[in-house]
Amino acid sequence: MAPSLHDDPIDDCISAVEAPEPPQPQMPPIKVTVVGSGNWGSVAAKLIASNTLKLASFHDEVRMWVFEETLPTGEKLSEVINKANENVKYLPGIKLGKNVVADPDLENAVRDATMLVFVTPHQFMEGICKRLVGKIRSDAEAISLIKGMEVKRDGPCMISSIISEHLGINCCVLMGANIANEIALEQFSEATVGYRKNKETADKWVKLFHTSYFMVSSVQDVEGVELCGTLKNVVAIAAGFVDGLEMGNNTKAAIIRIGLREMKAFSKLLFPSVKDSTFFESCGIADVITTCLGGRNRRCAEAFAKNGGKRSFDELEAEMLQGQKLQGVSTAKEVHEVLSHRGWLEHFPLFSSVHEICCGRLPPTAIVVYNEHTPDQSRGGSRI
Ligand SMILES: NC(=O)c1ccc[n+]([C@@H]2O[C@H](COP(=O)([O-])OP(=O)(O)OC[C@H]3O[C@@H](n4cnc5c(N)ncnc54)[C@H](O)[C@@H]3O)[C@@H](O)[C@H]2O)c1
Ligand SMILES: O=P(O)(O)OC[C@H](O)CO
Repeated sequence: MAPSLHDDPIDDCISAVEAPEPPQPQMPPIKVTVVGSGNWGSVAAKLIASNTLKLASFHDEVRMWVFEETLPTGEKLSEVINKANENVKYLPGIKLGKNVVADPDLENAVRDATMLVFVTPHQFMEGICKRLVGKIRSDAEAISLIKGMEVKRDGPCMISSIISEHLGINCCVLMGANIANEIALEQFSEATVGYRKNKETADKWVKLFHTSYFMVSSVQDVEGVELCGTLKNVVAIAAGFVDGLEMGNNTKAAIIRIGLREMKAFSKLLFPSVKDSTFFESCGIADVITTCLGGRNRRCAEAFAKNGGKRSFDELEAEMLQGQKLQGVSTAKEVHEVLSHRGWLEHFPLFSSVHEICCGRLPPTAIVVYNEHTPDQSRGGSRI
């Protein structure tokens, strides 16, 4: 049993219970499908599959939809996953559990599921949702593990809302300090489920994900949790620039602090219901820290700054991530669109300069601007 690191008595989180559940003979076992099979998608399937074997209320088998591709060997990725019980491209060296079944047919993968776990890079979700209209069970529930958002003509749209609106189902979110490769090795970490109204549904998701090394709690704040997961990727890009420029730990800590402050301000401006306490959950401060230390966004941004911005993020992503996808660069663009449309740019200098640097309008050094006379410095102005 992992130590309880979650000891705040006044917030509305719950700690998941690991005790075996009582038998529930009347109900047919719940079928779970994971929509996505990248780096985190594969780890999510592994976590879930270890629990469905133990919990009587769930069907053992976990379907995992695979965006099919042909490997250099000429074999289909989904076939190799089913043969080797391993996602050789996106999570090599890790057994997923024999009850994980890779399925390249999206419709078939979701047909019988009443719990749908969405975990693809965010730019693909709207297309996937459109394909799923009318193809899922009407009593299905969803959860999004996707860190990102879309910007529409009417304003920003969170991925959980895209899922809910297209499919007409409730959608919770799960975010946290969760570098997939570390969880794949069963190193202890925490995560936060965000739910809207129904705590019973949140409890079901907690039960599905929680293991001795993956400690899940829940908060009634979907937007807060999802915006934390989304916006921290922009802060990670800033931290990568600082690393690429070899500016040191104090500067990186300043970026983390300023970034967290802009995350909170942006979230509350968009959704006044967002709770301060959410920023102290795993989805908040903990995710900002881990992503600024060890994430893919940080790594690619470091390389970008080291090259003086001369190699594009697309080029670096393709070379360094081998098919995995960055979310921070497009999120910075989406956030910038919201800020400029609403006239908020000057209040979010870190977010806006990340975008300007990513698209080459500013040099990487612009991530810190020294200004002795910044009037609101004592209140935490975002320029250093
Ligand atoms: N990897 C992590 O450590 C991690 C941790 C927590 C959250 N997340 C978040 O989870 C989400 C998914 O990340 P990931 O790491 O599983 O993916 P990934 O970065 O490994 O992306 C690769 C996946 O995208 C798929 N893909 C490529 N083109 C596609 C298309 N046209 N349509 C549909 N799918 C396509 C690939 O088949 C592969 O499954 C992201 O929002 C990410 O921010 C990732
Ligand atoms: O590798 P990144 O930068 O996509 O971040 C991974 C996770 O979101 C960290 O929680």
